[in-house]
Amino acid sequence: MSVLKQSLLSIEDVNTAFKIDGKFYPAIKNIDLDVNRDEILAIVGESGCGKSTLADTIMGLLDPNESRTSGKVIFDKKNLLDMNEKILNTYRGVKIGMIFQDPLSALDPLKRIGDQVAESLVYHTNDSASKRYDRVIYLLNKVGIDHPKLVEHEFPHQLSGGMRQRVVIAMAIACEPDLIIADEPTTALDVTIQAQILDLLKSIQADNHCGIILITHDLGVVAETADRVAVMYAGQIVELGNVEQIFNTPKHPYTRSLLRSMPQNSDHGDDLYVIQGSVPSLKKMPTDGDLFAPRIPWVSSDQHEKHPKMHEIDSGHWVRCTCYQHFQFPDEERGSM
Ligand SMILES: Nc1ncnc2c1ncn2[C@@H]1O[C@H](COP(=O)(O)OP(=O)(O)OP(=O)(O)O)[C@@H](O)[C@H]1O
Repeated sequence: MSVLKQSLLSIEDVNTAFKIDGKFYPAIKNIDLDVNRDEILAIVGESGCGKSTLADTIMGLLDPNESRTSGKVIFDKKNLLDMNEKILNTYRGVKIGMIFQDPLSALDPLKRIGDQVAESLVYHTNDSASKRYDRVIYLLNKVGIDHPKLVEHEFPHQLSGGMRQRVVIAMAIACEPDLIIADEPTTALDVTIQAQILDLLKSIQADNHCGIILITHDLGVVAETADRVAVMYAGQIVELGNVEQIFNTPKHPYTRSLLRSMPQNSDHGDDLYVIQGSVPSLKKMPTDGDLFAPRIPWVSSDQHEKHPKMHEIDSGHWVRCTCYQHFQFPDEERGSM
């Protein structure tokens, strides 16, 4: 059965630049992206590609003295980028929940867990104290915390990292947001706990029919969790598609390089593929052309578009630059793959 996806959030031509030594340098460029209800959209790319900048731009978390943003982020038919702090606060933590990488920094070490989970309910609902308490216990239960009545009385340092992240998730979903932005939610956790937290996010998404933006540098996490994937490189989206398109028929050389450098994809005994070079710093970022070209120097410059655009090559599958049409890894050319 095909389900018509309903757009929750539309990011339209969004650019953000940071002030460094008195000058502004673009960190994300011309981002166009829709996030739908009932989906997990992963944003993936190496460190420094602009994933967190995009999340922070959506949520209005950047210091306006140190950054400059243009474009539109439409949510509930309103542009979040036009809102002042006061109005934005009626969205943050209410209609849009946030989960960050480090649960310790998201939690107040001096406040009991129950009070922290109840905080957004105090601000954003008229619930009585006893109703709030019931809701806190329900939420802790929902995120898989055993003995919630004991845990709500504890402090963050008394919990394991995995439990703390569950608490942060309980806080994020307290007001039943339509959208959750999770920035590297499992990076600080060990592998077994990572899988449990990803399962939890998936079940929350399915139960609450919300949309989730999942930011990660880990393609394994994407494969496990996402419905759609936006691959970011040097502040741009270079490929967008559903999880099958990205994993089964990846096109952009950057996506293919990321996939090839996954440990799971290295042949037994082979060295792991390493992408040459690194993501340029903002000050050293080229202003035009295919920004990934310097890291695939064997591809001649005439194979790249001068001003690379996104091309829809299959329904919902977009790729930047036409260089993908000719791209091969050097060992593929030799026919040894
Ligand atoms: N406040 C800031 N001032 C100046 N430059 C910044 C600021 N925040 C981020 N940057 C730069 O913007 C670029 C994108 O950074 P961002 O943190 O968004 O990338 P990321 O893909 O989320 O990486 P990571 O996974 O390491 O968080 C980087 O070059 C980074 O150094």
